[in-house]
Amino acid sequence: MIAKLDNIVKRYGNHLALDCVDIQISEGEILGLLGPNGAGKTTLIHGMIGLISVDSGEITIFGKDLKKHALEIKRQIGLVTQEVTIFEELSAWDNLAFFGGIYGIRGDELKKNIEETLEIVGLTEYKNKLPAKFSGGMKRRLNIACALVHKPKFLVMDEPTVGIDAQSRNYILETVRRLNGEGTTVLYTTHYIEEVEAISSRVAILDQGRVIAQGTKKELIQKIQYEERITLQLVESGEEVIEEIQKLSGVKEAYQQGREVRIISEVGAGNIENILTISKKHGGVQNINTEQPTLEDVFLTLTGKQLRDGEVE
Ligand SMILES: Nc1ncnc2c1ncn2[C@@H]1O[C@H](COP(=O)(O)OP(=O)(O)OP(=O)(O)O)[C@@H](O)[C@H]1O
Repeated sequence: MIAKLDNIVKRYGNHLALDCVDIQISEGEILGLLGPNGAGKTTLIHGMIGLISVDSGEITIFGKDLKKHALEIKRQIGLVTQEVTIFEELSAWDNLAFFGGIYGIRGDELKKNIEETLEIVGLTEYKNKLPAKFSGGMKRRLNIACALVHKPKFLVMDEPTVGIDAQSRNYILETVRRLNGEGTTVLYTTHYIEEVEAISSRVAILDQGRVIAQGTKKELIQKIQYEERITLQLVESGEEVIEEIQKLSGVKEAYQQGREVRIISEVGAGNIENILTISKKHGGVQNINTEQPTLEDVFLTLTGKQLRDGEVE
């Protein structure tokens, strides 16, 4: 286990920013922490790595109590901050030398780490350039590099793609995947559902300071999947088929829409096979489709709100 948070509570005055949060992160995974603006993601991250104190609860990182082993733990963590925290007046190389130096890395080891890190984020050819001239995406990549130069085994990323173009975003996601493939455990916070879908091995959904669900994408979907939506295209007219389908146990609705028959059925009722059997009796099926819920549906079902680009509707 890389990180284990038990019952974490954090208040800012009267505002309950973290409300009894339990989170586990296993070695080798990418945990996607998904939540809208103000959900408490940054507070959770900063509490987890000891940048702010929490009011109560237990935080164990690398199997050790954070309070007792803070320095030793922090040495092995990389934090990619939400705000870009690079020095614009220092070259990319000097930025990395500065951050590597903070972790006590010197000499040949520092040089080797800087070279490898520049390569990982695709900035080798810009190593002597000042970030003031960089695009937003390049600054974000250098910001990530600063958190990687000491080779942390646990990388914590706080919304690392905010405000950048799609190409840079993809590059960053690809970099996270690659680092994870090489053994780095990652906590990736975002309010973009598609990012979580793209890279996470597990997802935790945070809303108003509470973890409302945690698991693999499949597990989260199973939590909300009480019904399945089936769409049929029949060879012949659908009236008799619909009448028979409506009589099947577990079918909630069956109706014609345009050239399609739409069916809503309870999960586990085994109705796909029954529907195919009925359709075959009446001329056969051209096409059958079942719709799977998405993480967006999970968020909507669990919070009653839609999450789009960080805005809650
Ligand atoms: N230092 C602070 N003092 C008072 N309130 C704070 C402080 N930091 C955060 N908050 C409040 O706590 C809540 C959680 O904030 P936090 O920044 O952790 O959320 P977030 O999910 O990271 O949001 P965002 O995506 O906007 O960064 C918000 O309501 C915020 O206004």
